[in-house]
Amino acid sequence: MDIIKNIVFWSQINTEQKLKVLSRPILNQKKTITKTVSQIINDVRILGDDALYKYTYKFDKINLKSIKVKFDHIANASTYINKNLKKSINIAKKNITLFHASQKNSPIKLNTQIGVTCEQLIRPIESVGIYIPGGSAPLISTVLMLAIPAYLSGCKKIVLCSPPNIDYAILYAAYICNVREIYQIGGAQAIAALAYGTKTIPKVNKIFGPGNMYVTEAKSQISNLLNNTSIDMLAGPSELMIIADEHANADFIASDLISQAEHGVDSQVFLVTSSIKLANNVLNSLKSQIHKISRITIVKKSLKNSFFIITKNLLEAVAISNMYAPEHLIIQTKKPRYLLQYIKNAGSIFLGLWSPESVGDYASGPNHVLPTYGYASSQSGLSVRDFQKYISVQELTLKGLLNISKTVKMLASAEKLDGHKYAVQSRIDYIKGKN
Ligand SMILES: NC(=O)c1ccc[n+]([C@@H]2O[C@H](COP(=O)([O-])OP(=O)(O)OC[C@H]3O[C@@H](n4cnc5c(N)ncnc54)[C@H](O)[C@@H]3O)[C@@H](O)[C@H]2O)c1
Ligand SMILES: N[C@H](CO)Cc1c[nH]c[nH+]1
Ligand SMILES: [Zn+2]
Repeated sequence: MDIIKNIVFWSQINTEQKLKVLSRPILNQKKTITKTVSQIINDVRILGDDALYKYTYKFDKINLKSIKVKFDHIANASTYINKNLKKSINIAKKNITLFHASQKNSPIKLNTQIGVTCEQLIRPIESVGIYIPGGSAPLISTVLMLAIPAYLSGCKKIVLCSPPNIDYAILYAAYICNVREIYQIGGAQAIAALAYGTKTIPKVNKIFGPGNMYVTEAKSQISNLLNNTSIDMLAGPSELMIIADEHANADFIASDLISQAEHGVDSQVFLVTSSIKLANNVLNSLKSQIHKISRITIVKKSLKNSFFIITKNLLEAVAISNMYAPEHLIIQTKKPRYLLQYIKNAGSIFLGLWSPESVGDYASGPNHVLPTYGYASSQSGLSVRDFQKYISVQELTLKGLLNISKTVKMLASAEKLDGHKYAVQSRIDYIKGKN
C-alpha cells in the first residue's frame, strides 16, 4: 500500500476538490473538542487547583503531588543532562538570542508639525505565560523560542507551564533563559489556569506557545472570553509545504516531510512539484526512510492528512502555496531565490538543498512558533515585539495647538462631534481672553 495515497494533478481537479486538498485536518475535528475544552476552562475557573489535579489525573494519568516545580529542582537540572546536549542548548540559545536581539526596536519621537510632538514608547508586557508542549515530545527548543524574546523584551514575570514530569532539559533551558517559575500542568487546563489564575498558578497578561488541538482551542476560547488576557497566535499542528522541481534531491525532501509529519497525527505535509519523476522518487524514498525513525505510527497517520500535488509549472506551485499559507515552506528548486519574490504567505521559509526545516526548529536563530491554519496570510511568527506594547504619546505647545486647531475643528464638525471641537476651542478662547 502506498504511504501517500493522496496524489493529485492540480489542473485535473475542480475548485471544491482543491479547497478540500488544502483544508486543515484539525478543522474537521473542531466541533467535538470545543465542548470538552469549554468544560475544562469552566472547571478551572470555578474549582482552581482542584480542577488541575483532576484533569492531570484524567488526561496525563498522573496523581500530582505538587503543581509548582521547586526552585532547587530547576537550578539542579543541569547536573542530570549530558554535557553535549547542554552545549547544543547553549549554542542554540546564542543564535536565537542574536537574531531576536536584532529585532528590538527603538522608541520613536518626532514633530509632525511645528509644536506637535509625537512619541512611541515601548513597554514590556508585565506578566507572560509560556506553554511548552510535552505530551508526545519534550520541546526543549520551544523553551528557547519563548523565553528568550520574553526576557529580551523586558517582561518581569515569566511563568512556564508544561505537562507533568517535566524533562530535565526543559528545566535547564528555562533556567539559563532566566525563567524561575515553572508549573507542571499541560493541556487546556494549563491555559485556563494562566488565564484565570488559581491559588498556585498566577494569572498572566498574555499566553504564548504552541500545543496540540486542546491547547490551541483553549487559547482561542480564552481570547474571546477575557479582555485582560490575550494570546500570541493559534500555533497548532505543524505544517510543511515543499515546492520542488526536477533539480531537487528526493531523499532530502522525503526526510523533510517526515520531520514535520512526526510531530503529531494532526501534522500536515505537502510536496508541490512540477516534476512527476521527482514525486515518484520522493514516494519511494519515503517508503524506505520511514522505517528508520521511531515515530513511524505517528508519521504514517499524519501522511494520511498529506498530499503530493503535481502542477503545470513552478508558478502554479507558488500560487498553491500562497493559497495554503503554510507554517513552513521549503523551496528546493534550481533558483529558489527567484521564486522567493512571488511568495506572499508563509510563516518561515527555507531556501535550497542545504536548508532543512529542522535547523529553524532548533538553532538557526528565527522563531519556530509560527502561524498555522492559514493564519500566515495575515500573521507573522513570534518576535520580541509580541512581548511588548507600543504606546503613543502626544505633547503640544500653544503654538502647536494653534497650528493644528483648524484641521481638528473641521474634522470634528464633519463628524458632528461638537464636544471634540470644543476641547480645542476652549483653549483658544482661554488664550484670547488672556490677551
Ligand atoms: N506551530 C508551532 O509553532 C508548533 C511548535 C511546536 C509544536 N507544535 C505542535 O504542538 C503539538 C504538541 O502536542 P502534544 O500533544 O505533544 O503536547 P501538548 O503539551 O500540546 O498536549 C499535551 C496535553 O494535552 C492534554 N490532553 C491529552 N489528551 C487529551 C484529551 N483527550 N482531552 C483533553 N486534553 C487532552 C493533556 O493534558 C496533555 O498534558 C503538536 O501538535 C505539534 O505539532 C507546534
Ligand atoms: N516544527 C515545530 C513547529 O511547528 C517546532 C519544533 C520544535 N521541536 C522540533 N520542532
Ligand atoms: Zn519540528
